[in-house]
Amino acid sequence: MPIFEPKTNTDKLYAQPLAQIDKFQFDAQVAAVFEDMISRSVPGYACLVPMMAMLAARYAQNDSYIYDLGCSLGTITLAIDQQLAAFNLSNIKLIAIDNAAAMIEQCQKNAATFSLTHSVEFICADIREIKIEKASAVVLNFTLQFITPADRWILLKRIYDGMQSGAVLILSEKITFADPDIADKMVDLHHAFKQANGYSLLEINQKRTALEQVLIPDTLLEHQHRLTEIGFKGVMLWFQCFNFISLLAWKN
Ligand SMILES: C[S@@+](CC[C@H](N)C(=O)[O-])C[C@H]1O[C@@H](n2cnc3c(N)ncnc32)[C@H](O)[C@@H]1O
Ligand SMILES: O=C(O)C(=O)C[C@]1(C(=O)O)C=C[C@@H](O)C=C1
Repeated sequence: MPIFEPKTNTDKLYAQPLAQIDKFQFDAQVAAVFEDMISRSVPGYACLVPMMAMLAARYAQNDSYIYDLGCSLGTITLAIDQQLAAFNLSNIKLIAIDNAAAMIEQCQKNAATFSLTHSVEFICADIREIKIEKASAVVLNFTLQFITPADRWILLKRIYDGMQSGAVLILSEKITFADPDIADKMVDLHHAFKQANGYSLLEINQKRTALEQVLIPDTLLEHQHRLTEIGFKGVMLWFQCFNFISLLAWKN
C-alpha cells in the first residue's frame, strides 16, 4: 500500500529504460507530474508543507514580505496564505519566485483556483538576481541544493541582508553525511521510501543518475556553519526524515 496516493498526474518519467539519461531539469514534463513526484520522493513532504507554512506565519510581521524561493507549483505559498489567517497581521505580501517558466505557469493556474486572502506575486526569475527586501520570512524548500555550490553563500547573504530584525529563514534540503556508513544507510532508506511509494528500481536508478550533477547536497554541519558565518543569530534543526532536513534560522 503506497504511503501517498497520487493526487494528480502520476510520475512515470523514468519508468521506461532510457537510451540516454539527460540531466534533470524542471521542464514542462516535470511540472506536469511534480505534485506526485515530490510527494512520493521526499520523505515527510506532506508534513513539511503545513508546518513550514505555520512557521512562516508565526514569524511574519505587519507591513512585510514573505518570500517562497524556488516555489515550483506554489504549494508552500498557498499554504502560508491559509496559515496567516490565525495570526492577525496586516499588509503582508507573498512573493513566490521560480526560474522554470513551466512551473510558474502551472503555479498561477493553481493559485487562480484558490481564494487567496493576501496579495501574492508570482515571478519567473533567477533567485540569484532578484532583490530581497522587507522580508519577515523566507522559505527555501529544496531549492538551495539545485544552486551551484559556489553561489550558495552569496545567495544566503543577500537573503540575510534583505531580512528585517526578528525575521526567519526556513531552509529544507536533502543532505549528505560525512560518515560513509550513515550516508549509505540514508540513501538506502530514501530509496526504500520511494519503492514503498510505487517507484521501481529502474525509476529510482535512472532518476538518481539524472540528478547526480544537478542536485548537490551539503552536510548538516556545512549548512549550520555557513548560516552562522553569514550572521544568523540561531540555527535550529526542527525536522528530519532520513536524508531530508529542515532548518529554522533567525536574525537578531
Ligand atoms: C525541488 S523544487 C522546490 C519545491 C517547492 N519549493 C515545493 O515546496 O513544492 C526546486 C525548484 O527550484 C527552482 N529553481 C532552481 N534553481 C533556481 C534558480 N536559480 N532560481 C529560481 N528557481 C530555481 C526549480 O525550477 C524548482 O521548481
Ligand atoms: O527524487 C529524489 O531523489 C530527490 O532527491 C527528491 C527531489 C528533491 O529533493 O528536490 C528531487 C527532484 C524533484 O524535484 C523532487 C524531489
